[in-house]
Amino acid sequence: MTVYFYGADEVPYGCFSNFSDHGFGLDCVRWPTSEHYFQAQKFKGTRHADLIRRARTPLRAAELGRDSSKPLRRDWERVKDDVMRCAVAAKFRAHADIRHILLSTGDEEIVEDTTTDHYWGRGRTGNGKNMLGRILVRTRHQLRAELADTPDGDGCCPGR
Ligand SMILES: Nc1c(N[C@@H]2O[C@H](COP(=O)(O)O)[C@@H](O)[C@H]2O)[nH]c(=O)[nH]c1=O
Repeated sequence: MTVYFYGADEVPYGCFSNFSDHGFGLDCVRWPTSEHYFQAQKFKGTRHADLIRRARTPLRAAELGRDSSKPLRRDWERVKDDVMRCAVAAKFRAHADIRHILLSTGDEEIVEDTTTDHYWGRGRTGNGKNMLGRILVRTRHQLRAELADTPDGDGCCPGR
């Protein structure tokens, strides 16, 4: 059965949300959530990125990341999927409990159940791209390969 998630506090799959309270280290610094990492990468290397990293909540990080008065890095559209892959992989590598939840979904499809996001989620029509769900599926595959110690995980984060 397809696994749906959205709210970060939902049990058990809220941990699939980028707003879930699971920090990790990446690029030599600590990130409170994958949302903080994702939003900050839009402005990588700037003071605004640092402000996002230090935002008190993931919602605040998202608000700062969507501030249209700040210029996005020029390659954002090209790299944003890879940035999300890195964030999600780092989060699930850092926390055994949620890694277990992700692996426990077997081979099921995973869908971010939001009507407002047609790119990262299923969107209003239900036919959205569901990129976050697809990245979670790919991460699950990668983590399984790593646990089996096979050279199938892609490990690197191009475009960062
Ligand atoms: N879960 C969740 C959101 N969704 C998240 O927003 C991110 C995409 O940001 P952007 O590319 O800037 O639109 C991505 O992590 C997606 O999962 N947005 C919210 O305002 N509230 C929320 O509870």
